[in-house]
Amino acid sequence: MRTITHVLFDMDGLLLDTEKFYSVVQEKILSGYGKSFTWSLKAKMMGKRAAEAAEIFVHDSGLEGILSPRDFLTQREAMLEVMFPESQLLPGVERLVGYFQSQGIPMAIATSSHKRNFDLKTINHKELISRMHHVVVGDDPDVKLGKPAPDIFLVAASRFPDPKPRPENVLVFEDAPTGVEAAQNAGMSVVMVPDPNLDKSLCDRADIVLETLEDFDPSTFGMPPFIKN
Ligand SMILES: O=P(O)(O)OC[C@@H](O)CO
Ligand SMILES: [Mg+2]
Repeated sequence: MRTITHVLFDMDGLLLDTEKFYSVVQEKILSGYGKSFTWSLKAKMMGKRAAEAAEIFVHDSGLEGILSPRDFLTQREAMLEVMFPESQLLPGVERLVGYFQSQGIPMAIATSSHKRNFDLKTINHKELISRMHHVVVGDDPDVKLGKPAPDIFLVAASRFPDPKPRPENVLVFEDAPTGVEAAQNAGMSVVMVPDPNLDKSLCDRADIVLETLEDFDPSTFGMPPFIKN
């Protein structure tokens, strides 16, 4: 069994309940063209950086030549920026972050979200962010390729203080197939907490798949149990 010495958290859909904002807004934009937003399209977009997600949205919705990826993002951001400050923590986040902190396991966030949106989403979650050693955002200059490339997780692992973790000693928590793939490409272990609407065939690569972070059992990775409070 691999010894876990460091933890990396994805953010949207894993720490914060923000994927629903993306869905509502993308549904609204598509309805303007008489089209509907599907979970199969959502599954391809989630976890990706904005520019890549926009290309997929326009292409798969058959809107090429009608709606440019840039105009899509302009419309999407305008609607999302008022929603993001309302972001709520997902169930189990506080307990899990508190547990890793009590175990002296350093944590960081690795999110495809750009810095501007990260700041909007976390404006009311300063305490959570303060428990992270660092945050790597999607527009970080050192992140050359977005998820499913391993870049963002490798960059996040490299920013911990010495002794830096080897990938096999890092545990990643993710909600998206793209993110799970990125973690595995980085050589890291990964726990997936998928949205229940996600096609189950897209949730079979992770080391562990949970319905909620509340179901995480530290002993799965050789760590002490949660203290019963
Ligand atoms: O899940 P993260 O990497 O935080 O980014 C999500 C964002 O790309 C929207 O799906
Ligand atoms: Mg996510």
